[in-house]
Amino acid sequence: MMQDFDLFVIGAGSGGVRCARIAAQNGARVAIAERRHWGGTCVNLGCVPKKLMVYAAEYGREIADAPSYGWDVKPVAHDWSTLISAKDREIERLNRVYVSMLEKAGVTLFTGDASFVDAHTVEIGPSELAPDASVQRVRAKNIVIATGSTPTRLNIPGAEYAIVSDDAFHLSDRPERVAVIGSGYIGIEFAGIFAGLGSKVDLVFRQPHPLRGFDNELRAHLAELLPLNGIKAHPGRSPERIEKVADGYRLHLEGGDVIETDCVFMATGRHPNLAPLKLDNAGVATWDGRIPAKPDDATTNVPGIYAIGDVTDTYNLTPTAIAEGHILAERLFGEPGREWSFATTPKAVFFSQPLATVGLSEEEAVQSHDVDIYTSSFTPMRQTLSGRKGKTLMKLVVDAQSKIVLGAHMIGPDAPEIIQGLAIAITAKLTKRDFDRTIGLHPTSAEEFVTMRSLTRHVPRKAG
Ligand SMILES: Cc1cc2nc3c(=O)[nH]c(=O)nc-3n(C[C@H](O)[C@H](O)[C@H](O)COP(=O)(O)OP(=O)(O)OC[C@H]3O[C@@H](n4cnc5c(N)ncnc54)[C@H](O)[C@@H]3O)c2cc1C
Ligand SMILES: NC(=O)c1ccc[n+]([C@@H]2O[C@H](COP(=O)([O-])OP(=O)(O)OC[C@H]3O[C@@H](n4cnc5c(N)ncnc54)[C@H](O)[C@@H]3O)[C@@H](O)[C@H]2O)c1
Repeated sequence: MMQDFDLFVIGAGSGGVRCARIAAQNGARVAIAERRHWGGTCVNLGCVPKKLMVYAAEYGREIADAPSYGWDVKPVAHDWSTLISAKDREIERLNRVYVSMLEKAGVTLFTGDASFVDAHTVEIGPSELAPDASVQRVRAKNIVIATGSTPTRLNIPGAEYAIVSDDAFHLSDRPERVAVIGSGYIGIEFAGIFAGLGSKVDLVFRQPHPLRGFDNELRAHLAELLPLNGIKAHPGRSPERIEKVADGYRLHLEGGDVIETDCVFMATGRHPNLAPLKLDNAGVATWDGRIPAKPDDATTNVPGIYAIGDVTDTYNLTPTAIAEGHILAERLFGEPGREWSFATTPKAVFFSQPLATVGLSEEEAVQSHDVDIYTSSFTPMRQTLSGRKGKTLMKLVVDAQSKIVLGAHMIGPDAPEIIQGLAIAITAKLTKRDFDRTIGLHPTSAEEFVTMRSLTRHVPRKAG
């Protein structure tokens, strides 16, 4: 007899695990299938191992600066394999935590590749995590597609020589020279990691400034920090082909320049995992390579089938995937308990210096508001004795009429930690007056956000 569930979740990543757990805790009979790694991208090939590697890079800078504070530091070297094996042990521990969390919640676990037989039947077959698994079929009243996304490789000659972020976590040695293509989140974060650990890094991107979509002033400031971190930027350039040569690779750029390197790293976006799902068998519609479902609704065109997280290609962040899973599980099996503010989702890029942002950029805000801009740029106190270069930039975007703070942006040490706090203020629609009447915490960088009193500029709403 085929097993029958109230909810079947395909994909045990950030969104799927939360959805399964909350549904089970609300009394539903829940199963989940995972084909590759319990905990999904964030835990195995994303946020967590990335952040551990960012820490590794930051230690190098701290050791370099320590003598200015009196430390007698002997010459030090970084051992890549120690870092990778320590990171792998931590990821294995987290894998087990995810499995036990699901089991404790009473969720039935299937290891394998799941696909649709029809709108209420799923088949689970062998996968890389369970190559010898026999094929099983289960039925479910509700099915959630939480299959995440996968790195996109550019279709250029020699693309097969490039690595993507999945590979970067398991390189046997740290390449001495790395050429990163793309200056989105992953390009910037890994350029910082490799440069911080001692590699010579080239960063190739099509725009004049990195991190398209972020506040332009922040992007310009980040562009200034790249060379200070030992990263050679190639703005306004596109890759043409990759050539293998005796001592590495040549990355040919359109227009003629060539970068000699040991490793070409494509950080050129991600696309939803749809291929093996056999969505046609269930009649689930896709659009532009994704399943179009709203974050606070998750419905697809087929009743009883839902999509959450990266597979919808909306926010593509872990906390939003978790929120989407939680909202859906509560809606289907519990009491919809709380409101969620997707519009004020904070974002961070863990470069050194890290940058973080919440709410509207100046360019977004002037589409609908007259805005007042407050900025502050300064050398953080930690860098005074060391003389390390690279200023912190903080920025508030304020609605000139209501004085509501529409956006807060920062690049500098601890920016993600600081902006997470400010995200509450922005979500609560607090005004510049509320910021001004808040007493600072001294001496911190964060206090600048409540002491920016002089208007930097007024920008009228964009006509049309
Ligand atoms: C290098 C990197 C760094 C990142 N850093 C951050 C960060 O610092 N902060 C942040 O918020 N976000 C970060 N992200 C993004 C974050 O990891 C994703 O947004 C998040 O993991 C999405 O969760 P999800 O549940 O939608 O999908 P995933 O976590 O990708 O989970 C989907 C799961 O489904 C499984 N699966 C797919 N198809 C099937 C199938 N047919 N059958 C069974 N299982 C299947 C996959 O194996 C996977 O485990 C990063 C991503 C990357 C790549
Ligand atoms: N700190 C974080 O929260 C974090 C970290 C890493 C990843 N992520 C998530 O993962 C997603 C994927 O990250 P990503 O950096 O791969 O994607 P991205 O969309 O942020 O950046 C992709 C980059 O590739 C470039 N690119 C795309 N097509 C190209 C082409 N044909 N030629 C040259 N360049 C090209 C883009 O211009 C851009 O610079 C992010 O959007 C984000 O949602 C989040």
